Amino acid sequence: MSNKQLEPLHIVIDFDSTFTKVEGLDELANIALQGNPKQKEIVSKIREITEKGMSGSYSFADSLRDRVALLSANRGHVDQLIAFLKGKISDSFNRNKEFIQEHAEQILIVSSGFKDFIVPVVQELGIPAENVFANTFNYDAEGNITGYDHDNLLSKDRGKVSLLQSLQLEGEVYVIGDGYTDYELREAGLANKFFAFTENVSRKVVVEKADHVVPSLDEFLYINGLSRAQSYPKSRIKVLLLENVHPHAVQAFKKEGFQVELLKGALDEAELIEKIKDVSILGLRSKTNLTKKVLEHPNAARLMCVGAFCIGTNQIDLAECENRGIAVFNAPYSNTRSVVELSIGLMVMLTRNIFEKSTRMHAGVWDKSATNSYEIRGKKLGLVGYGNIGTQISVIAEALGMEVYFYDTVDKLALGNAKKCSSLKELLNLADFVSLHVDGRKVNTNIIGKQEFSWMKDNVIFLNLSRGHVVEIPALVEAIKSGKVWGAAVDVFPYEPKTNDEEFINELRGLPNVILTPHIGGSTEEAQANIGEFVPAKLLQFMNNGSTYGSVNFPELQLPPLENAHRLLHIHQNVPGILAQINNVFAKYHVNIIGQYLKTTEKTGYVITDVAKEYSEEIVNELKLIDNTIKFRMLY
Ligand SMILES: NC(=O)c1ccc[n+]([C@@H]2O[C@H](COP(=O)([O-])OP(=O)(O)OC[C@H]3O[C@@H](n4cnc5c(N)ncnc54)[C@H](O)[C@@H]3O)[C@@H](O)[C@H]2O)c1
Ligand SMILES: O=C(O)[C@H](O)COP(=O)(O)O
Repeated sequence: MSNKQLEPLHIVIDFDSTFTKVEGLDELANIALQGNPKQKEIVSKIREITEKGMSGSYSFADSLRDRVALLSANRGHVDQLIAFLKGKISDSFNRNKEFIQEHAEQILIVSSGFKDFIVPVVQELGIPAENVFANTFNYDAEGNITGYDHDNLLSKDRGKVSLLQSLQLEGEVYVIGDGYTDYELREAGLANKFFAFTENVSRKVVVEKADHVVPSLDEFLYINGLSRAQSYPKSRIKVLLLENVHPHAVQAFKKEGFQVELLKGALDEAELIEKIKDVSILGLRSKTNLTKKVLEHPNAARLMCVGAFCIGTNQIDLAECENRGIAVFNAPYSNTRSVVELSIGLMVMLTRNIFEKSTRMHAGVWDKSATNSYEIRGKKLGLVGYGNIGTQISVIAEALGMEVYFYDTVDKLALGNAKKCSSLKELLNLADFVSLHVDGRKVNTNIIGKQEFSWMKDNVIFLNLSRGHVVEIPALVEAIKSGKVWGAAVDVFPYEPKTNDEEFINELRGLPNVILTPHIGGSTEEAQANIGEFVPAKLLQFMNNGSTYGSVNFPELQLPPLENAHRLLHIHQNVPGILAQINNVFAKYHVNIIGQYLKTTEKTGYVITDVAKEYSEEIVNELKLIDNTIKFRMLY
């Protein structure tokens, strides 16, 4: 794909907080003052002066003089700083190393920092020393920094302006920086455009003056049609995370440069329609319903993938997502263990009537008695649903001495000595404990109702940690009141409050020997941290590489990394002839195909083609125009 030529363009780039993520002088002080009891105080003083200088509220020359006076650094500290800064090059600069190396001659680093540490750092990305314009330290014979060269233009107020005037650059000049002194080049008429770089810091006074605000170098390259590492800047891609997903998830997306918004609670349909505008990646948990109405709303047009930060995906209209080329991922195992532990714990609590005993103790009642308290050992556990959770409970319950029976609609291998039942009725007839672990599909609505309770043994202990709609609540209430169910633990409800501020209203409230928990089966620090890593990894793989491995609604493809090629991803309705049409386009334009992958479901086809980087833009338009195309995107 052709890119705008850079020929008449000079790109002037600031160093501190732009080329690198940090301010060099602040970090030098940090290193030099290690072990000094006043380290914190002096470093924060230096940072304060840096900030004042950068935002234009303090004379730059004075700020430099004050900071260097506070430093107490030597050559050894500068060497340590260089090593540190090499690891602090801004992510988008590292990402676009190829561009920087290729155009190094046209890139000038203009900084009020010091060549002593800037040159070795920018050389990492191929920028030659002679393209670095910055101050230089003076050292004494022992290598201690004693000051700096006061004749250097860059040590003075409006130093960058004087320096650029002296360079007399020909052609267009674009300045990228985070500070007011960078903007001054534009103000002085020495630059055609000023790009406020906000990847590391964003200063209102600088941003307000900019021709463009660029949250990354990718954005600068994109705006100017230059070759870059990302086909579309991630800073333009919105991620909306709901229901207080773990901070790991937020970090994972931020680290990649996406725009991330995190909301604490769930959203109802109308709120989601509002918030989903321009969102490409959506993360939710069990309480936000992603319905057809939301998906077909124009606000959802940009949605590319959805992460269920939980096991269940019944809250998402998976079929409609597939129709629209939206891949959905979940975390099928990350909280399994947490649910298993809670289920076992609840069984023990219920057979010993602990909840009521504890409540009465808090009211001052001492009721020491063995009446109606039992061990779980030797009792029959009936598991409805023998999937990931059911099977783990089976193993642990056996280890505790229970006799395990299960019923599953799918033929499942019994673990240990567990016994398979051929009908739900058979299971319910024999179990002392009934625990539900079925999935939350609509077909499982009210699978436990009046009749099913009548099949259960008297004094049964009943647990539901699967999904609320699986049990008919009035039937459960009646079974508890009649004494059929002697104890119950319920973690999931047909309607659950959207946030912790909403009251929980349910007929189960106030019943004896009933433990109610607010859908926390999977809510442990461990599980949430696991999910916070697992689901973003899946979503990022899809976004960065096109892989759909682990998707719950999409043709599953695990793709090789993209190397020295462009990847064209075509999602279409699975009708005959699409692959042929795609390849006809490639043949027509003599495109060299490096790799091609295809996977279909009954409804959807997913074709990925890796091609050599040079091709005409018309190909993209033709691929998009093929009939039955659902979505098309490209990755570099
Ligand atoms: N309370 C929580 O916080 C929490 C946490 C995690 C999972 N869950 C829920 O727990 C449930 C089980 O999770 P999992 O990971 O074990 O799921 P899974 O898909 O691995 O297992 C579900 C099993 O139920 C079986 N099944 C489905 N319908 C059935 C029916 N009508 N009768 C008998 N068997 C049936 C399936 O064949 C499957 O083997 C899901 O509903 C999930 O959403 C709740
Ligand atoms: O499906 C799940 O994993 C559980 O129901 C947990 O859902 P949550 O993340 O909303 O707590």
